Amino acid sequence: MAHLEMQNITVRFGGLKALSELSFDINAGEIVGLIGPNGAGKTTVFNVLTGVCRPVHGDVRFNGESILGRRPHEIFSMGIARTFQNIRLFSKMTAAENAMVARHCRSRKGVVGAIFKTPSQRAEEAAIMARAKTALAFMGVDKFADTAAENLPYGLQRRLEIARALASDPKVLLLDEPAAGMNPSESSELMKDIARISGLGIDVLLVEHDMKVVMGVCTRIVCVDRGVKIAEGEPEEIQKNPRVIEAYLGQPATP
Ligand SMILES: Nc1ncnc2c1ncn2[C@@H]1O[C@H](COP(=O)(O)OP(=O)(O)OP(=O)(O)O)[C@@H](O)[C@H]1O
Repeated sequence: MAHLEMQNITVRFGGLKALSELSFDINAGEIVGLIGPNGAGKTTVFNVLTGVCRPVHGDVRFNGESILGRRPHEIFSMGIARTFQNIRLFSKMTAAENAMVARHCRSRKGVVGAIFKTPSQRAEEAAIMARAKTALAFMGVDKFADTAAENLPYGLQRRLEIARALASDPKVLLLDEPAAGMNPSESSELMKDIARISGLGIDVLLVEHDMKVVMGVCTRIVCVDRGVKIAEGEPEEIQKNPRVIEAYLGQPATP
């Protein structure tokens, strides 16, 4: 059974069909790339999968269960985490605090425990801190644990965003243009990181304009154009698919 399924999803913004009957799956152990020209609907797919955007038609299933209509925080708690095209860290908070916020979604203590700091509350805080630090270490930003996010260089902020998502122990990680603004050595590190994340047993959906990253790390690629799936397959097939080339170049692949 597919881990995460988009089934015939249609999203409208007024007169515009941002997604049109779009279907694709993410199976356990996969790194799926979602590509397409600007405005193709890639971010809208993320917004549907995370409960931010409600489709007018279709279903989203996670482990066989429909998650349509669930609130974003519920979906996050179920194990679907994301990063954003434009970094969305809590800029004044430290790297560790940013990662701890994500981990709090798994907190079992209620308001009373939080106010009175019961021993079990303190123990849970320590566990949250420990998990946050492990996630920071995994992404190589643990030595900046006490640095405010806004004081980190851009490339490290991107890594911290991924660390924060990982701290929630996701089953599926949605990465929205993680290589944007990275230099070639940072993006090549990122490719290794994505493979390591997959090695943790986390399925990955990657939206990325840097084709070297997409082709280098994805096991399967879905290409959308104007909200419609135009191709799906392994990187080698996608690279030579005429419809994909046409969508990117805006002209037929053959003269
Ligand atoms: N909230 C919204 N209201 C109206 N139109 C929207 C909204 N969000 C997206 N759109 C439109 O839906 C279409 C798909 O947008 P989306 O951001 O999903 O594309 P994208 O593939 O992520 O593009 P990019 O690569 O430029 O980030 C675009 O035409 C966009 O202008």
